[in-house]
Amino acid sequence: MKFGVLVFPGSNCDRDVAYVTRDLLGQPTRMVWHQETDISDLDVVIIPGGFSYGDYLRCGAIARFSPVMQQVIEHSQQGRFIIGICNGFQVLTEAGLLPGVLARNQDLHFICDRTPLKVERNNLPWTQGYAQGEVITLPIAHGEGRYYADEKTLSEIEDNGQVLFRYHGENPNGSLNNIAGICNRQGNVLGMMPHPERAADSVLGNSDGLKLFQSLLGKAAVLV
Ligand SMILES: NC(=O)CC[C@H](N)C(=O)O
Repeated sequence: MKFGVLVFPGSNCDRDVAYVTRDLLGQPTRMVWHQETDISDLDVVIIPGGFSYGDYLRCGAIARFSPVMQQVIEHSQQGRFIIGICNGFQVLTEAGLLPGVLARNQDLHFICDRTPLKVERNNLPWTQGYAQGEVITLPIAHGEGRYYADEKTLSEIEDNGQVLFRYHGENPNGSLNNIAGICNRQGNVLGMMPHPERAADSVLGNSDGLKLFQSLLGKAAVLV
C-alpha cells in the first residue's frame, strides 16, 4: 500500500509518520511537497502535524490553498484514504473535507501531554485493530485543538457515527462532546488531534498508535 506524506513549509511531524509507514510497517512511502499536483500513485494521503505556514491567521487556513490540496480533494472524492493528524486535522476542516473547526484551547495554552482516548467505533479500516470502547493513550501537542461545530452539525456527526475518538476522563482543551477525532460521512477521511505516530514504536514505551496505520494495510483503497 503506498503512503504519501504531505509536506508544507512548517510541517514538523512528516518524518515521524514516514518512519512509521516506511520503517515500521515496510510500506512504500514518499514525501509529497505541497506544490505537487499529481498524487494519483498514492493509496493513503497523510497530512502530518506541525505549524504549516507558521500557523499564522488560523491553523491550516493558508495550507488549504496549497496546490496539492485540489488533488487531495479529488483523492477523497474517489473514496481513497486520507488521515490528518493535529495540524493535518486543522487543514482538513479548513479545506471543508471534515465538518466543524478547531478553535484555540479553552485555557489558551499550548498543551503537550499524554491523554486517554476512547475508541468509539471500530468498524472502519482505521480503527478495526482496536476493540470497541477500548481506551488507548496517545500524545497530544496543540494550541488549537478545541473541536467546535454548530448544534446541527454536531448532532449529525454524532448520529452518523462519525466520532471515532473521544477524550476519556479529562477533556484537555474544551472540545465539544470530548471529540478528539472524526471521519467524514463515507469514513475514508479521518482527522484527529492526538498523535498516533508518536506512539507507534515500542521503544518509546507506548505503541497504541501503531494499530491505526496497521489496520489499513491490505484494505481496499476505495470505500463505498
Ligand atoms: N502538533 C501540531 O500539529 C500542532 C498544530 C497547531 N500548530 C496547533 O498548535 O494547534
